[in-house]
Amino acid sequence: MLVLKNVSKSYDNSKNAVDKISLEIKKGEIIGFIGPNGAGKTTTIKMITGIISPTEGDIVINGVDISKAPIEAKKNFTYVPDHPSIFDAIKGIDYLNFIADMYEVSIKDRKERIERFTKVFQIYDALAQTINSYSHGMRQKLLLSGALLPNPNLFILDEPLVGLDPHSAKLLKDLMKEHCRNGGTIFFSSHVLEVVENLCDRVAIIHKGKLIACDTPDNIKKNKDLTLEEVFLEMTKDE
Ligand SMILES: Nc1ncnc2c1ncn2[C@@H]1O[C@H](COP(=O)(O)OP(=O)(O)OP(=O)(O)O)[C@@H](O)[C@H]1O
Repeated sequence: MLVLKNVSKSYDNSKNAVDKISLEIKKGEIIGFIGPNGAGKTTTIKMITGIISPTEGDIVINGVDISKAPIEAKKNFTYVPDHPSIFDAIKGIDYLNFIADMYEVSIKDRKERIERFTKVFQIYDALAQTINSYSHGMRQKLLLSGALLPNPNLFILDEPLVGLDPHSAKLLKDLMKEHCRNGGTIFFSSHVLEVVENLCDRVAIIHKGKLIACDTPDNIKKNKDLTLEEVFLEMTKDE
């Protein structure tokens, strides 16, 4: 579903913020992407989503190279960024209908899915209001509802749990599991290692721009009686 081949990004033409990352994610997998601050998570996600271009390497989404056929590739995924910045002079419902139009979601499906996700996230009653009246959490839930709405093949989230209350975080985790059970694929970054350990089929660890592990949580822990957090801290500590 998602293939990265030797992907690097340099912002200053001297050092690589992301350094020759290769990764293959299969349909139905949920992958957690973890790493210390500044490791290169957001840079990688921005390259996958086509917001920035790699300095070198290829990114292929559902068989489509995003640099060669960006629109075709982008039809396969939705993305929730780490900051819920959103054009906010429009109403919540107009934003969701815009997303549904972009992804060609039928009128019947969009009605059902908008109702379902916004009721789950308890923003349904606010949809007729303009987004600039929404709290930070409400904006994030609107973005999440919009990203789930097209039922994407690949769902990409950058730090999705930041700013969500525990109740909403649980709802999101349940929706993520459901999405993968139904054949969807998820790639998300997080600093909440307990969630990553419990939710993910595999965990990819990035450190100083390099991918230092990509395996099941048990294999990364080498089946020792340690938490993912303990192993992660050991693997990424600065000598
Ligand atoms: N627009 C930019 N211009 C120059 N350098 C950048 C830019 N964006 C990121 N960087 C640098 O690239 C490196 C990777 O940053 P990135 O934001 O991808 O890390 P991250 O793993 O997402 O970090 P965090 O956990 O803090 O969000 C860092 O050294 C950062 O300072």
